[in-house]
This record gives sequence, structure tokens and C-alpha cells, in this order.
Amino acid sequence: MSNSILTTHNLTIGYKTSRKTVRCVASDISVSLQAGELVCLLGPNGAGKSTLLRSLAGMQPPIAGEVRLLGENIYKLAPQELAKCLSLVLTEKVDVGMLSAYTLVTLGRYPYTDWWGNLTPEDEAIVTWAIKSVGALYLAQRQVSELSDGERQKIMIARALAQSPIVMLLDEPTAFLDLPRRVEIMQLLRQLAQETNQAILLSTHDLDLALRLADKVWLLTANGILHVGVPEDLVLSGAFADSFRSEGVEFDMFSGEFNLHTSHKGDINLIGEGIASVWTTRALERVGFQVYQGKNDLPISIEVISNSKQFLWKITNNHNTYTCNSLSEIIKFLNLL
Ligand SMILES: Nc1ncnc2c1ncn2[C@@H]1O[C@H](COP(=O)(O)OP(=O)(O)OP(=O)(O)O)[C@@H](O)[C@H]1O
Repeated sequence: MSNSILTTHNLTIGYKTSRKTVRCVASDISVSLQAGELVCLLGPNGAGKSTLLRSLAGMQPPIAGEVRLLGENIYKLAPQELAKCLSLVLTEKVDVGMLSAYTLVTLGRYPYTDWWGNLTPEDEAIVTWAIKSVGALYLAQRQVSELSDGERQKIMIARALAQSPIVMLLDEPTAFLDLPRRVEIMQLLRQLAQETNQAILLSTHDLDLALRLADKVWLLTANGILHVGVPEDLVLSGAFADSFRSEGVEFDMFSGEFNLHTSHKGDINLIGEGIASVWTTRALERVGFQVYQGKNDLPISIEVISNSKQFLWKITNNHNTYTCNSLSEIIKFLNLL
């Protein structure tokens, strides 16, 4: 049996800019989102990630093709039926007046409540679970208008969770969060996908986290082509590097990071292991040196010496030896060569 929850068939997305003209953002997308998977939608600015998410959520009619939710054409579903299956979290700041965070999350239950919006004990339990899941119980009684961007974002995710959907679409859910919170939210979404069998699709510019946590990546290129695959396949095929290619910045397949092109200042042989060596390499590469290990014939060698109290660096340059107490000192020293 297929696990597909959301599928598209020859979907073309974009905007009608006038009665006769259409601005096509991406075309011929045939893809499916499976139960229990966390998919990250990546792509450069303006590629069409938000447009695709809105089209998948039934908020924006496609130019051509169709979107099916459990086999049903999404544009033909009644809003309440759609809301029971799909929740969408957008980045836009919503003006919710004087609502408390708790009340905002209760709005996620609206597809299930009676005409007056009364919450059952079960609804209340789901709301509390959703707030707890995003680690925001301490925010529950605060006014949404007084929350920071990151705090509000957590509450918006909790509202989407409270909807008990089978598919969640999130547009840059980690945009306002600090790094530990970004990791936390991504891990939470991944865990939710696995434990509740929901399909979760989120757009992000956090390539590193996406590469580490996504079950699959949908990579939308600037010319409207969607590559789909497990992250590592897209790295190996070169799709990643091609999609984000830009002047002065290069995707490094070995580290999975983007590097700035810096002028090459020379080669250094690094001796040592452990955390100090890792950050020594980072510092040296950042200022333009290529770092090797075991190339004893290079004119400059740096040995990392660490004991429980401190790190020291011994630089050997053409048989002369100097000792530095910090990476800052090394960089100054190398700049004088
Ligand atoms: N209402 C609109 N009318 C016409 N064109 C639009 C409209 N909204 C967005 N666009 C265009 O559609 C393209 C895709 O925009 P979209 O916001 O989907 O990109 P994105 O990948 O989400 O970008 P970002 O990473 O910067 O958020 C862009 O060229 C944008 O200028």
C-alpha cells in the first residue's frame, strides 16, 4: 500500500500577474510526500519555496496540474476537512490582538469543536501536549503580542500541532530561532514525523541542519526544477553545489558547508589531533591557508599542544620555532611572514 499523503501531478506553480500574463515559478512537479517522513524544502532566495508550500496547502491555485491529499483534489476539499488533515505554518507575523499563547494554540482545535468553539477535555489535553512538545509551557499565559519572534514561532508550531494533522507544511519554521532552538525544533519535528506518522515538509535555509536531519530533501533550483532525494544523494550528484552556486561562495562536498573563496596564502602542515586541531584548521582556512596533515616537507608546520589547562601552538618556519598562546597570535604571526 502506498504511504503517499500529498502528491502532485505535473504541477505548475506561479502567479497570474494580469488577466493574460502568468509568471511561472516552477513547472511539471510530480512528487509525493510520504507518511512519517521529514522533508526539507531547500533552494536559493526567490526559487519558489513559499509559492510551492502555499500551492500544496491549497491556498494558491496552481497554474496547471494538481495537488492531491490522500487521493482527493485539494481544491475540492471543504475547508474544515482540509484543516483536519493539513496544517500550515507561515513566517508572516500574524496580528492576533490580545490573545494569550494558550488561546492561540486552542485555535488549532477549531476544525473539531462545536459551533460555539467549546473545547472538550480531550481538546484541552491536546493543546497542552502541543505546547509542551515545543517546550513552551512557560509561555502559555503570556500575550502573543509580547512574545519574541522565536517564542511566537514556537507557539505557531504548537497551534499547527494542535490541529492533529496528517501533514504539516512549515515555511521557514526555524527562521527566528537561535541555533540550539533550531536544532531542538528540527529534532522535535523529525521525532513527530516518526512517532505520529505525520508527513512534515518544511522550507529552510538551514542547509547544515537539513543535511543532517531530513529524511529527504526537495531542492528547488532558481530555474524551477525540483530535485528530490535523500540529502547525501543530492550532494553526491552535485545538485546541491549547482543550486547554490554563486560568485565567491562554494559548496564543499567534504564538509557539507559553504566556503568563501579566499586568496590562497600558502600551505601548512598541522601536527596534532582533537578539538584544538579542528578549530586550528578552521582558523587557518578562514584566513586563506590550505591545511595538511603528515606533509612534513612543507616550510611551515604548526603543532598543537594541549594539556588539561591550556592549548599551545608551536610554529616551525624554515627550522625556526616560535610558540603562540592563541590562534589570534598565530594569525598575526602568519600575516607578518
Ligand atoms: N504575489 C506575487 N506575485 C508575483 N510574483 C510573486 C508573488 N509572490 C512572490 N512572487 C515571485 O515568485 C518567486 C518565488 O517567490 P517565493 O517567495 O515563493 O520564493 P522563496 O523560494 O520562498 O524565496 P525566499 O527564500 O526568499 O523566501 C519570486 O521571484 C517572487 O518574486
